[in-house]
Amino acid sequence: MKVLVSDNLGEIGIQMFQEAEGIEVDVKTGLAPEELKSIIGDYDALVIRSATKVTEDLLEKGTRLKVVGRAGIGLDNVDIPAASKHGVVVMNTPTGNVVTTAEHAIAMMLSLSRNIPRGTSTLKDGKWEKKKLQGREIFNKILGVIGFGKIGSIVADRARGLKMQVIVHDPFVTPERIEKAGFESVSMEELYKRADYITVHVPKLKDTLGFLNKSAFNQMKDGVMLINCARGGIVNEADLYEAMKSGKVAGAALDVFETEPPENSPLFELDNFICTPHLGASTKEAQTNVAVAVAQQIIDYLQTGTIVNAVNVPSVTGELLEKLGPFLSLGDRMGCLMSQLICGPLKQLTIEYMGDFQGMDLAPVSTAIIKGLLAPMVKDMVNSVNAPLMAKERGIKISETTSADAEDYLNLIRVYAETTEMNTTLAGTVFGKNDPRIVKINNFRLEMIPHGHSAIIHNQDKPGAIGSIGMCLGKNNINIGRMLVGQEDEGDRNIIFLRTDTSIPDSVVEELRNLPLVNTVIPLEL
Ligand SMILES: NC(=O)c1ccc[n+]([C@@H]2O[C@H](COP(=O)([O-])OP(=O)(O)OC[C@H]3O[C@@H](n4cnc5c(N)ncnc54)[C@H](O)[C@@H]3O)[C@@H](O)[C@H]2O)c1
Ligand SMILES: O=C(O)CC[C@@H](O)C(=O)O
Repeated sequence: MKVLVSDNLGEIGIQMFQEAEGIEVDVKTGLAPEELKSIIGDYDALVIRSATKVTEDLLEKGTRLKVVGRAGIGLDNVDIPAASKHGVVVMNTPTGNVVTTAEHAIAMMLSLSRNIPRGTSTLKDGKWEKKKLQGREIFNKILGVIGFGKIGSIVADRARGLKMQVIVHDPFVTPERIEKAGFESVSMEELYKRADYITVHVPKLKDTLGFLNKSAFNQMKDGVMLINCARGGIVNEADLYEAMKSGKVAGAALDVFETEPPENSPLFELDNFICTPHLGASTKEAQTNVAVAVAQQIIDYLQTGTIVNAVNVPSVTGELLEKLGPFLSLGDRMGCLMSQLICGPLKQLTIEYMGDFQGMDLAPVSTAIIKGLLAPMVKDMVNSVNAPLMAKERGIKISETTSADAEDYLNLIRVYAETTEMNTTLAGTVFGKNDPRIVKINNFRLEMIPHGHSAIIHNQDKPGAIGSIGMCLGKNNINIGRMLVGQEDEGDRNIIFLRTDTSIPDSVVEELRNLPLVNTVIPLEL
């Protein structure tokens, strides 16, 4: 088996590969994409950090490739759907660098407050700018932490040690959990209004891309200081520049950029802007942790087939996978659908296995449901190993029951989710050997193939409602592949399930929502 290490990996990881039986390792860093493409066909495994781009093109050339291992967390540089399509397992090492990155955010905050980078550079230039470089204390100041995951929660804890007042915003973590950890849970608006410092620790998602922008800065306290050690693009750099020029933002520290490396950023002109070249995870300790973890995971996979910390396949052995495969896929899709139907932080998830599951270990199916549920919130951070732990960390209570009665089906999985705002139930089954279906959403019976584009619409049960929905989609060139209409048990509302050939763009969703007889539209991507 041949392993290619294409980015800088801690020496200990290379040694582990060299010592592993039946494994050869090559280290070739800094290759141009074309060079990498020309050699990838010789390798069974690829080890990367953030520099190598694992694109569909590269995966196509990697005809022997079985696994890509990321020494670190973020997988923005890996085309995961393409890897799944090519049967390549993608693994990361989700915990090895979290302390180091949290410490970097704290270091950035202190450096900003005390002008340490400018003090260093001016002094080295022969200037003694003591008066100009007066700083500010962080003692008793309010730190707003956006994202209370692995890194955000460590930052909050360290800031508490520095006697700051910490307020936290994370819509996917229950306020009880944040309060139990000793912090105040606040809305985004309140965090903007109250924080003297804001540090962001969320993944880069559709919803978080550019979310610290002009409108966010306008809501912040005058003289706020910002820190981004998460991902480039979460802070809109052009808007940040304007906010710093106007004095609204008194200082900013970025470790990550919209484009890396950034070219001629106007932010570089500003004295109160400090930065590091994506150094969040760059300590000896963190690089040792992630190098050991990724090397061990890849060696285990190549030697025994064991899958750990994979983001695109469940961690189960071959024999079990054969039996449970269709249920794993159904569970993952049910979780993903549930995450799109609920709103508000999730408190309780109840999974009921009904009917013909006798003698099966269903834990991997529950994990697949939880992974499917968390993935839209935390992206590639969740995998089939860490999903239950992640749910626990978010204060989500999980319970499982089994019973013999599966209503009219041979087997039925029912998932019941309770958030702070609503309760939602889904039921799914596997027809034949490998044909997963969602058969119930709340009281609405349907038969939905859990893949592709669809939408759920609540509308008033009046003439013209369905016609207007069809017209709107037709006008926007969206073909309806399937439509099911049901009446709610009580009231005068219909529920419509639509399957479409293409996804429904946001503008068309808005158009549908504005139709006179339409109450709600939930677009779904599975
Ligand atoms: N600078 C670096 O070198 C470096 C190193 C490691 C990780 N990172 C990045 O740090 C970030 C956080 O990593 P982590 O391990 O703590 O992830 P995590 O998954 O443990 O936590 C992310 C948190 O963000 C929350 N979240 C999602 N959307 C949100 C929103 N709209 N508003 C508020 N909260 C939201 C999630 O609920 C979750 O609790 C990631 O972007 C990761 O890629 C950067
Ligand atoms: O490899 C790095 O240095 C960056 C790591 C970090 O961004 C991550 O996502 O783990």
